[in-house]
Amino acid sequence: MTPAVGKKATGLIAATFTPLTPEGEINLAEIGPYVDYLLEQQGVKSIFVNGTTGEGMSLTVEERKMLAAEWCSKAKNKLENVIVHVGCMSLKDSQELAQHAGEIGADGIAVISPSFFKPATVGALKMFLQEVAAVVPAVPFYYYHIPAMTGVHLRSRDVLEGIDAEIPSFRGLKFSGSDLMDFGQCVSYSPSHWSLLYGMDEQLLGALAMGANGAVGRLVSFFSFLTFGVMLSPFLHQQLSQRAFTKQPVLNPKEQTTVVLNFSG
Ligand SMILES: CC(=O)N[C@@H]([C@@H](O)[C@H](O)[C@H](O)CO)[C@@H](O)CC(=O)C(=O)O
Repeated sequence: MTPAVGKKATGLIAATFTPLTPEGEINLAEIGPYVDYLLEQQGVKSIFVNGTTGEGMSLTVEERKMLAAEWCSKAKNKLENVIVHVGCMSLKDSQELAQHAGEIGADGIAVISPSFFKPATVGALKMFLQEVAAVVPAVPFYYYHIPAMTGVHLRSRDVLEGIDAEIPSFRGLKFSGSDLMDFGQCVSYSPSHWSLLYGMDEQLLGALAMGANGAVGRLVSFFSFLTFGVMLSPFLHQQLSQRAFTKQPVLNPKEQTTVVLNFSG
């Protein structure tokens, strides 16, 4: 069973922090108020948990499960999308977290590339992603590209090539890289039911112009209405000239680019 097409993650998505007690333990009591704060004071309806901002990679598998369960429970009937990051160095840990995310009703899972033993090829990376996704085929799956943290600089456009056949639950990309040419080529390649989410707040405007469907970021928790909302609104509500957007893809075929042709600048 593959996930239903339709519940597309768009707009503002807060990459949540992980509340801790002064002793360094997970502080689950803060999560309910955090959800209400995002909804009521920031107008945020979707969250991305246990990612970079949430320091998921520094938490134990058990801590990540506790957090994911609490976020899902407190967000139920309030938020539209809870995407749980389940990437780990260990495939088995990622699969365990993916399984758990499915059990607690997460709206999606996201996975980064392993980063100590790095995949040398797109094929190797996709094999890892595929094995995690296969555990929960009914849960929407997102690839999380964050090369500055993983050190894995494989182009996302290459990762997307044919991925819907390999991962039928594939529903999009969380792109936290600075290469807007790669991002634009991903947008051009993607079917309309995928979400192209951009994660570097510093160049969000560029990504929106390239066709991003939403912003996932740490700063979404603080600046939603007055900053992110104002930026996203004209793009997502089609208040800009749509004609311009039909033209950039014409210039995007990856076979034509200087990167592929090996021109140096
Ligand atoms: C490395 C990092 O933390 N990047 C942030 C950005 O929102 C980042 O904080 C922002 O661009 C300011 O530098 C997000 O991409 C992270 C994110 O979405 C996550 O927590 O998974």
